[in-house]
Amino acid sequence: MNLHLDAYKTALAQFNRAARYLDFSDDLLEYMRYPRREFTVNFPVRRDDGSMEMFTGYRVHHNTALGPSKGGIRYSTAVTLDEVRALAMWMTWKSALVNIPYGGAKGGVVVDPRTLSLGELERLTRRYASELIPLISPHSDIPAPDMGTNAQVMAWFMDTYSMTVGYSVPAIVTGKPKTIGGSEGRTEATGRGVVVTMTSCLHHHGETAPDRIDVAIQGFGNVGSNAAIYAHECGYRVVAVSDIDGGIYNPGGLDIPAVVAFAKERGSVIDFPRAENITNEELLAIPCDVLIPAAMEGQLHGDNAHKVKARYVVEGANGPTTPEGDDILNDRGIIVVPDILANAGGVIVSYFEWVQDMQAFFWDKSAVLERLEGILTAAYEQVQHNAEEHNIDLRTAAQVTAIKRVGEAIMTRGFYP
Ligand SMILES: NC(=O)C1=CN([C@@H]2O[C@H](COP(=O)(O)OP(=O)(O)OC[C@H]3O[C@@H](n4cnc5c(N)ncnc54)[C@H](OP(=O)(O)O)[C@@H]3O)[C@@H](O)[C@H]2O)C=CC1
Ligand SMILES: O=C(O)CCC(=O)C(=O)O
Repeated sequence: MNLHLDAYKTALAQFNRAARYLDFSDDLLEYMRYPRREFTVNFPVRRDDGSMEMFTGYRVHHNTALGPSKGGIRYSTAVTLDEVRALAMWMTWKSALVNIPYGGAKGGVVVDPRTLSLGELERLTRRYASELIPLISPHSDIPAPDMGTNAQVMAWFMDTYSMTVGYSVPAIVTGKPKTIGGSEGRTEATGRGVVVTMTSCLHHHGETAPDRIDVAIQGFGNVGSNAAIYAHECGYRVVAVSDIDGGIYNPGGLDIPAVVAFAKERGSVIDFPRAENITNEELLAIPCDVLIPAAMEGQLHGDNAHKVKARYVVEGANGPTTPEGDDILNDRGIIVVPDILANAGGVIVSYFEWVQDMQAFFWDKSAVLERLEGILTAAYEQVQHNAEEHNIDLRTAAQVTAIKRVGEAIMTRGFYP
């Protein structure tokens, strides 16, 4: 299975499912299936040993009817144009769903960042940023971190853009360090938002005692580790977590602050004391109440969705469930809280960061977190209401809501011929 070619197929299949519930013309629907712009760059980077290596990067704008395009930048050897297309399309729906004035974009470079020294990572980032200059600005396209990138990468990005235009432009990226215009709460926003939407969903089903809920999380990067930390703080029992090398399981609950410290020191959660080592495939099938896939696309599919024991799947990653996986989970009565809702906390706080940068007026952390929770809780309730009204699953309900907003904006602006 080619997960990355499949990511775009997954995005289109989800769109086609939602389209059945929309009263839009075939022409308008066809327009929304396509990315607006696709940009490919090939650029050289000097390695520490003096040699030169060529790298390929992408930036795709899916739709900009609601505002400037917004979306993260991924560094991974698995990056392809098709994957970036899918991720950009999901960004369009995500921002529309939570009512923030953005279109959708995504970028990526084909590289394993773990194979680069800090200096090489900086040179690669600065060169990629400068190659994107024709496409980005605080008014047209605003990058942010995604898999394999972080606040430091965003700082180099912001500095490269600022040096090019000749003055500081903090609003060119979000997810920056706070010392240069980053927002309170952005680092933990996505993981925290996953737990907020999980809680909304559990409460909707009358499950209000966190200590009776066992949670398993695939991926222990920005999203997975922050989801684990906040779930633990809220009193949920996190029984399993994993990274690329595999996972750990303790049915009595993991001491998450200790796992975070262990992973920081050792570079992996594997071999954490007081837990059993498991594989990523075993983690997806672990006995638990909530499964949070927070690593990458295509993890729950036609060959393993029947093994899931969780009663809820809350998607921290983008596109972790294929349409075949969705069908199996839906048939089995497993509730899936979709990515464009569950992981929208990141782009919501990115929006707050951009607003703060544009106004040069900064908010305290409690204001950020309160507004984040307010938006996510309202979005969950709206999606749940639409799902019940039309007797459809939460993913289709979320996509219908989002696509409707984008389609209406396209029609209202009148640039649809
Ligand atoms: N960062 C953000 O704000 C947002 C991210 N997302 C999505 O969340 C997901 C994770 O992103 P993020 O946390 O930022 O990325 P990170 O790079 O910070 O972390 C990714 C995590 O997934 C693990 N991983 C990578 N590949 C695999 C694999 N094949 N199987 C199991 N685990 C794997 C990594 O392991 P290791 O540490 O060993 O490399 C790491 O623990 C992505 O789908 C991203 O698009 C969605 C919304 C916002
Ligand atoms: O914070 C952002 O602007 C985008 C985050 C992102 O890439 C995502 O939600 O998938």
